[in-house]
Amino acid sequence: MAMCSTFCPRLSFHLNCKSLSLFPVKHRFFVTIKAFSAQTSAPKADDLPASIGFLGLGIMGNPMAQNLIKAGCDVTVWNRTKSKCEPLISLGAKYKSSPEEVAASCDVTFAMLADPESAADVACGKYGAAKGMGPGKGYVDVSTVDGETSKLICEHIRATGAHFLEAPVSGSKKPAEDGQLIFLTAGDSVLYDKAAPLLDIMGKSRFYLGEVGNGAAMKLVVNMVMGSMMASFAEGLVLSEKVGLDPSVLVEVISQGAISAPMYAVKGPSMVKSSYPTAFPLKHQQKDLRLALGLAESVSQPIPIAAATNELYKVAKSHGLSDQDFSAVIEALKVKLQQ
Ligand SMILES: NC(=O)C1=CN([C@@H]2O[C@H](COP(=O)(O)OP(=O)(O)OC[C@H]3O[C@@H](n4cnc5c(N)ncnc54)[C@H](OP(=O)(O)O)[C@@H]3O)[C@@H](O)[C@H]2O)C=CC1
Ligand SMILES: O=CCCC(=O)O
Repeated sequence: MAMCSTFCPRLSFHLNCKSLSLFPVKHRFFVTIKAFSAQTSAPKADDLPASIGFLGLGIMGNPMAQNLIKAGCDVTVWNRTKSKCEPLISLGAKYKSSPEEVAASCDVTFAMLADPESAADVACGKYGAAKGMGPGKGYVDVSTVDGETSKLICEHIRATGAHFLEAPVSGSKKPAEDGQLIFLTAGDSVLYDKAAPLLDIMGKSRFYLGEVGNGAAMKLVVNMVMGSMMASFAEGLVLSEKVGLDPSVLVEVISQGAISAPMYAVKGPSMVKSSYPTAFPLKHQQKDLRLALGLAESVSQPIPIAAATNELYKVAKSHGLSDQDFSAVIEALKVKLQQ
C-alpha cells in the first residue's frame, strides 16, 4: 500500500494532559495535533490498517473516504443509495452490498451516518456491521449521535470481540475535503491507537476523551453553541436590514471585532444574498440541538438559549429548509408582518 505523494509531510505533537497536575482527574484527556514539518513524513504504509471500510457516503463520508483512498489506503465502501459509491469506486475503492460484508472484509470500518436511527441500524440491524465484526477488528463511528446510541452500538460491536471507538467530527464539508477535521474520540484506546494514522489523514487534530459517550457529549455541546451562534447572527442580519443598515457592513464589522468567527466570515456573505449552499444540512443542526437538549435534561441543566434556538430551527424545517445549509435558519426570521 503506497502513500500518495500529494500528501504533505506532517508532524504529530502529542500533548498528554495527564502530565498536567492542574487538571483534576475527571477532566484529563489526550489531544494530538497535526502540524507540518519538512523533517517528518506522512503515516507509513506499515502503520496503517491493511483494509478499511467506509459506510455512509453523504456530504461528509464521501470526502473522508476519498482522502483515505488518495492516501493509498485499501478502502471498501457501502452506501444505502448505491450510486453515491460510484465516484469512490472510480478512484479505486472496492464495493460490498451490505455493512455486514464491508465489516467482514475489513480491519477497521468507519461509519458516517445521518442520525442516531441510521447509525444504530447500519451497525446493529439485520445486515448490519456488527454481523461482520469479530476479534481483531474495529468499528469507528464518526456520525453525530447521542451517548445512548453510541453505547448501544458499542455493546453490539464489543459483543463480537471487536473494538469500538466513537469519533464524531468538528468541521464541515470543506475541512472534510481538506483533511482538516477535528476528531472527538472515546472508547477502546487500542482502536484509538490503531486508527490514529487514518484519523490523521482525514483530520488536523484528535482528542481522546475516555469512556464511550464523552465524544458524543463533546460534539453535542459544540454544536449546541454553534446552532445558537448562527441563530443570533441571523437575527443580527435581519434586524440590521430592518433598521436601514447594510447587512454586508455588519458582516465586515463583526469580522474585525471580538465576536469574529470563521463561521460568520464564511456564511455571512451568502446569507446576505439569501443563498444557502449546503455544507451542513439544517435538519442535522436541528437534530443536534434536540440531542443536546436531551443531554442537558439527563443532568437537569437548564439551556434556555439552546431550547429557543431549537424552536427556530424547527420553524425553518417546517418552511421546507431541511436540506439547505443550516444558515438558512435566517429565513425563519423573515416574517411578513400584516399591515
Ligand atoms: N455536513 C456537515 O457539515 C457535518 C455533518 N456531521 C454529522 O455527520 C453525519 C453525516 O452528515 P452529512 O454527511 O452531512 O449527512 P448527509 O445527509 O449528506 O449523509 C447522510 C448519510 O447517512 C445515510 N443514511 C441516512 N439514513 C439512512 C438509513 N436509514 N440507513 C442507512 N443509511 C442512511 C445517507 O445515505 P443515502 O445517501 O442513501 O441517503 C448518507 O450516506 C451526521 O450525523 C451529521 O450531523 C458532522 C460534522 C459536520
Ligand atoms: O456538525 C457539524 C459541524 C460543522 C462545523 O463544525 O463547521
